[in-house]
Parts: sequence; structure tokens; C-alpha cells
Amino acid sequence: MATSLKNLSQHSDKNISDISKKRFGIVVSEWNEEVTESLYEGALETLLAHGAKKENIYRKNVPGSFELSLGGQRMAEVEEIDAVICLGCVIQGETRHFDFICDAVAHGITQVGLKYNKPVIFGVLTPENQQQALDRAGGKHGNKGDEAAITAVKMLGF
Ligand SMILES: Nc1c(NC[C@H](O)[C@H](O)[C@H](O)CO)[nH]c(=O)[nH]c1=O
Ligand SMILES: CC(=O)[C@@H](O)COP(=O)(O)O
Repeated sequence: MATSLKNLSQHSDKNISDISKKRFGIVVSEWNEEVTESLYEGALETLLAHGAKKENIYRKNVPGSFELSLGGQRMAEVEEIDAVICLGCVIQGETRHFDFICDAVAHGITQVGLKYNKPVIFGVLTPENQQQALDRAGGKHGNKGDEAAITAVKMLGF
């Protein structure tokens, strides 16, 4: 996983299982679309690079990161879906709204994974500003989407 150099795209090859028959749901927040589309591309490429079939990867959008919990649940409740990846980017503003969204979506996604006993991955950036987001969506710190996808793959090998 990410090293002290904080490259989100670096990972070990431990617990990588055959995912050629696995089905993945990817839920993408539309807020900060420039960032979340990069996260999606990273996640998709990582899944394909590790053997997933494109026809087994299903994408749905939600308006914002707060809705990732419900969107993730709608995916997770589909029996044929083996793992869900939730992608979003919540950028700090002037008020405490950031805190409420981040807390809610982290808790919500956790609960969905526990409820359906399948990997539901928290692929949500919570930066202070746009540059920090871009640095983690294919920039100098790698791509959070890569990290989220490899986490799903590894958890399927758990
Ligand atoms: N400010 C950001 C939001 N805000 C919208 C919320 O996620 C939610 O859609 C709204 O509160 C209605 O429920 N969402 C992000 O994903 N990123 C932000 O920076
Ligand atoms: C994280 C957000 O919802 C953000 O857009 C809110 O900005 P603000 O706190 O300045 O209203």
C-alpha cells in the first residue's frame, strides 16, 4: 500500500486472487467531477490490469459523497456483486459541512460492508483544497482510485 512517500498507487502483490469471474460495482460521486473521474479511471484500469472483465464492472453515479452510502448499499444488496468501490472527493469549505459529510460517508460505507458482509471500499478523498485532491487523483501522490480498487481485490482474497 502507500509508502512513507505516500504513493497511493503503490501496493504489494499479497492476497491478490483470481478476479476474472468477480463482479464489481463502482459508485462515483459527481461533485468535483474532474477529480472523481480520475479516481474512476484509476480504479477501472487497476481492476482490468489485475484480471477483471470489463463486462463485470458496473458503474453508477450519485450526486455527492454523502450519497455514496446509499449508492453503495444499492450496489451491495445485489447478490451477484462481489465488491463495491465508492469514489468521491470532499473538499474543505468555510464551514463544518465538510466534517459532517466526511464522518457520515465514512460511517455509512462501513455499515454497508458489515451489513452485506462484502468489501465496500472507502475511496473518498478529503483534501483541504483542489490541489491536494489533484495530487491524489493521478498526481504526485498517485491515485486513490488505484488504492481503492486494489483494496477491493485484496479483500476478495481474504
Ligand atoms: N461539498 C461537497 C459535497 N457536497 C454535497 C454532499 O455530498 C451532498 O450531496 C449534499 O449535502 C446533499 O445531500 N459533496 C462532495 O462529494 N464533495 C464536496 O466537496
Ligand atoms: C464540503 C462542502 O460541502 C463544501 O462545499 C461546503 O462549503 P462551505 O463549508 O464553504 O459551505
